[in-house]
Amino acid sequence: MSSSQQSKPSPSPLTTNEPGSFAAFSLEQRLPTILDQLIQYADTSVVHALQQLATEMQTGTISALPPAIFGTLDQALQPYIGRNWANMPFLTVELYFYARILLAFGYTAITPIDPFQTAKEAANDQAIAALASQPEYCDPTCEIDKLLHRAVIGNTADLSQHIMPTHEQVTLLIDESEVAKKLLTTGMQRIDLVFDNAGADILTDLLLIRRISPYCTHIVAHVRPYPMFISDMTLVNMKALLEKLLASSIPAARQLGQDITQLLHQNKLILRTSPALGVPANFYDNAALTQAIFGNAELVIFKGDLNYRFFAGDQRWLHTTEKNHLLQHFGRSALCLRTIKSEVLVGLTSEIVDHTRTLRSDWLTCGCYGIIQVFAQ
Ligand SMILES: O=P(O)(O)OC[C@H]1O[C@](O)(CO)[C@@H](O)[C@@H]1O
Repeated sequence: MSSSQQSKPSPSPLTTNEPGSFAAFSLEQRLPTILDQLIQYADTSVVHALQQLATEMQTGTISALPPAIFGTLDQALQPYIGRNWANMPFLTVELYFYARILLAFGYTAITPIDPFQTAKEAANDQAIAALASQPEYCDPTCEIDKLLHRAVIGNTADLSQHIMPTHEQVTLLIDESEVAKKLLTTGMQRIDLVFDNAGADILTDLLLIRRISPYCTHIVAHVRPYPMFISDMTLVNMKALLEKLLASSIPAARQLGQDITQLLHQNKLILRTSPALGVPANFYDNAALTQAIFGNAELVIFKGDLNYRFFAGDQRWLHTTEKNHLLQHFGRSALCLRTIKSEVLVGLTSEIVDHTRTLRSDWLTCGCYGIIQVFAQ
């Protein structure tokens, strides 16, 4: 990493007041569409609160969240109270949006209502059924690099998307799967994996966890502390998924459920809910937060787009930023498996950026491009 990069200030955050940005598009179109879909099926008691939120998003301002229900999200929001939605950091306003949806449904720490549970369970059912036709990936000896590629394809399963590419449409812009395979099999004490979506996403992650488990002492897998971004897995969703796998009539699904359950019983796999994954934190330059969440893990696998934004900071990086700039305070290696759905991306060559941009102007948000990217200590 050049000395000039060490001294450079962090890039500005993605915000909703950048005309033509994905953040602005999300506020104007994507998030209202998600609200409309919820309003269609919500009980009358909830519809009014959702409609009020829809109006607020367009003409209103940010209001305070109740304390402690969403970790420290209410504190993170403090500086923005009274601001227009169209003048907010992107990640902060998205997390606020989903917290407000949960409040509209009556979510509290005691009544953790998940308005997205039905959608996630349907996605899990569909992905479990699909295992019957994926014997190569369900083979416990499947090549690790094959599972890494499959994991990126699994990440297209994000229900918050305005478009969802088919897996044939995904092209890898960065494929460091060989480097990743060496890293995963060096015999680490602890590897962490931050889960993302239900459906094909989580199943490809469980297949990968089973495959790498013999090479490390512990795997700590993190789920979201509360429902968000429609598809994101919580502990409740994970427990329901494991029960479905164990009860499945599909031998490969049942075997996966048994193997994961055994890893949990042996304490080789630990499931954890991390409050930091529900606030607009970034890990790359917050050593204290990273240490608090990932402890002595030698490697953290960030799955999906949102987790990339948590790792790299929801900032307008030059896409040619030397990637190991993100390791200055991270204190361990990272492996990012993602289909790209937002404008946060580092470590590309200018040739790849220029070429891909000519192929699709929306290359950063269409979900048709993926990365297997290693940030090695
Ligand atoms: O499920 P994933 O891969 O984290 O994608 C979620 C991402 O998609 C978006 O909802 C749209 O780009 C982002 O706001 C969010 O980071």
